[in-house]
Amino acid sequence: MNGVPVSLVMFDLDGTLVDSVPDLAWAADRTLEDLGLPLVGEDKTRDYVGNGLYVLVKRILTQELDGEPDKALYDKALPIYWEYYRGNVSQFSQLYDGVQEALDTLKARGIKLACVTNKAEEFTKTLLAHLKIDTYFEVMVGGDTLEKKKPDPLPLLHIAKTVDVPIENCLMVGDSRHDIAAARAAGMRVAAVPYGYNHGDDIAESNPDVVVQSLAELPDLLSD
Ligand SMILES: O=C(O)COP(=O)(O)O
Ligand SMILES: [Mg+2]
Repeated sequence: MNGVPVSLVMFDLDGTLVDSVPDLAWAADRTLEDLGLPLVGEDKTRDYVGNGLYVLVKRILTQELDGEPDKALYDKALPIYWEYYRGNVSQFSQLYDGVQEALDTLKARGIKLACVTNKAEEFTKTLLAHLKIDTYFEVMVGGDTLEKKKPDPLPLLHIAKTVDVPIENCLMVGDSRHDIAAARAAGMRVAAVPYGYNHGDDIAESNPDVVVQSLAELPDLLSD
């Protein structure tokens, strides 16, 4: 990629490493059921993921991307959602094909790996541990770890500084326009996967440096 060697890869989590929507949608439907509201299901939830849990709860309550629910309803729903998801972060969630081999190959090559997600830190830690990939990452930054989350560049800049790798040697890998925007704002190269969650839009429209069909393609791309 562009000739400059990559020594740190930052991976987005939901929709890039892990298909987490079945659990997010399950928690959403249990919450809506408790509140006597219409269920949302996996297809709609898939389009709503990307801006962290607080925004997700607003979207599932209103079933709109820019929806703003009644404050009392939101305040009631948030802790209910939180508890359902806390107990069921990885009952259905799975690594996408190619993820395990990409992580193994990159790690064996001595490339440093990090995880940068808008998912709350508590759930991220549980999910990574349950899927047995937590030990691959030097650093993990969740949606509530710092003052700002993606599309702000802060989490990416924080990781590069913590691992002590210049921005030009970093690569962001994600599934959503928020990953691309964060990488661009950080001055970083970015690879995208087309199979994740991008509010229903084609990720190529956000102009990543490259789109890979599977993360299994990534190691070869970095050795070019
Ligand atoms: O939790 C979200 O909304 C999205 O999480 P991600 O940043 O790992 O895709
Ligand atoms: Mg994602």
